[in-house]
Amino acid sequence: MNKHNKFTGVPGNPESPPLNDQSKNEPIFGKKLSRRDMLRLTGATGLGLLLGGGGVGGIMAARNAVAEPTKAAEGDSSSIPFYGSHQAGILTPAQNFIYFAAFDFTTTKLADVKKLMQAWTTAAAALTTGELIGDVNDNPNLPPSDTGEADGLNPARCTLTFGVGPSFFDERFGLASKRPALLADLPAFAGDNLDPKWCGGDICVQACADDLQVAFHAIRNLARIARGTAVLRWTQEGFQRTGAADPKGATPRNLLGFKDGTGNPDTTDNAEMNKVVWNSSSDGPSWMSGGTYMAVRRVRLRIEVWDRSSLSDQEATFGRYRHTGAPLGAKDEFDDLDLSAADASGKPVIPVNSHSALAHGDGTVKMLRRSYSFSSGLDVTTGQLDAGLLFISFQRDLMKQFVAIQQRLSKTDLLNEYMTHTGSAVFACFPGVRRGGFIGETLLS
Ligand SMILES: C=CC1=C(C)c2cc3[nH]c(cc4nc(cc5[nH]c(cc1n2)c(C)c5CCC(=O)O)C(CCC(=O)O)=C4C)c(C)c3C=C
Ligand SMILES: [Fe+2]
Repeated sequence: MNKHNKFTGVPGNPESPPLNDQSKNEPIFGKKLSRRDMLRLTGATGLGLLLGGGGVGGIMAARNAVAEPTKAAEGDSSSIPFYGSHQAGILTPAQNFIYFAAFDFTTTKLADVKKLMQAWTTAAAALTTGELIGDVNDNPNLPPSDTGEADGLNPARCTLTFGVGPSFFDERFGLASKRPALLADLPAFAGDNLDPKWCGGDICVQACADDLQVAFHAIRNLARIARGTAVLRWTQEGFQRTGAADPKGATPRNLLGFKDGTGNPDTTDNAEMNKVVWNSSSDGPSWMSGGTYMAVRRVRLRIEVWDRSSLSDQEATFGRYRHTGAPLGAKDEFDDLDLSAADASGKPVIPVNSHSALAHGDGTVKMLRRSYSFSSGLDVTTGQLDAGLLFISFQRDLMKQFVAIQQRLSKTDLLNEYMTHTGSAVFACFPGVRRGGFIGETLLS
């Protein structure tokens, strides 16, 4: 698309990199305002603020607030709206790729955090519409504001989803009283083998797109903008089959060869989403109303062991047929799981310790899963692939939903023989961003 978002801002953080032109207080910035620029500024912030407020401060405030994608970009079918009452990337049909990133703040000033969120908002609005970020991309004397690898690419349905972890509410920012009771580190589960290098984080960005380069570009540029305020703590990229390989968009298969996502609740059913995913004001702090809690588990799969087990053992492990994805004893992928069905000898058709049976339970506790496979090279200590599932789920209540199900699974799931949880994190994903507002506004202002 190769459009410049002239007013994308970066934090007014003195330690920020050169793309952070704002810190130099250059006129907007080194350029004369065009009539269109002027209209965009006044449209979003009011001419009074811009002219009456005067000075660079006023313009900078306006600059951060004008994260308006162009109309052309908004109409692009490969662009998912960034603004809305809920964040994108949660109910959005899963894109082909994920680049997940957890960051830690290096600042202890809440004002810096707020500035970063404002700058990330401006950048995210550009990144999800396929625009170059920043307005300094063609000055030969400066490093370009945008790193450039997505120049000319369409937005590829890029979504950026932001959430804060329990550690964000420690003593650093004076926000302890705002920590939702529902946001706490997960308890230890049987069989956990967590490595701190894939755990936790003050804030996460889930970048999903139909092109990995677009998702990578987003995280790279957000990390660059954050310099001096926050640093990357861990990342994980992941994939599903692409739309090109599967134009009909069937349920994707995980690395064990099984359809994964069949039992998800219907994301087009608003009542169901309000029940399963979205927080309401009665759930906790009002700043989380319209938000949701994310559980992330990096699960290594022992694919070499799996590949040596028989098809019937594999199907018993999941309680579903590999080819069709149907529950054992049923025909179609979306047939109900009948956990009471028994064979002639009285044995349950779907083993009680199968993954589906345990995860389903009595069917009253649900979650929205949005997981991706990963393959991260070789484990040199064993010569086996470090591959698995970046499990991601969204739910209204981590304890009642994720923890309740994972506690059941961790004890007796037949799948445990083939997997190890190696990373873990939870995040409170903010409600959606309003036009003219910023990510996390309900918490930070
Ligand atoms: C705590 C929650 C869950 C973890 C962790 C988890 C890991 C995990 N799952 C698969 C593969 C499949 N899971 C399936 C169903 C399923 N899994 C969970 C929860 C967790 N899974 C739920 C709630 C459900 C749905 C149950 C239901 O009500 O039907 C399936 C079957 C097909 C489907 O419904 O998606 C597969 C396959 C892996 C490989 C994995 C860890 C690596
Ligand atoms: Fe599962």
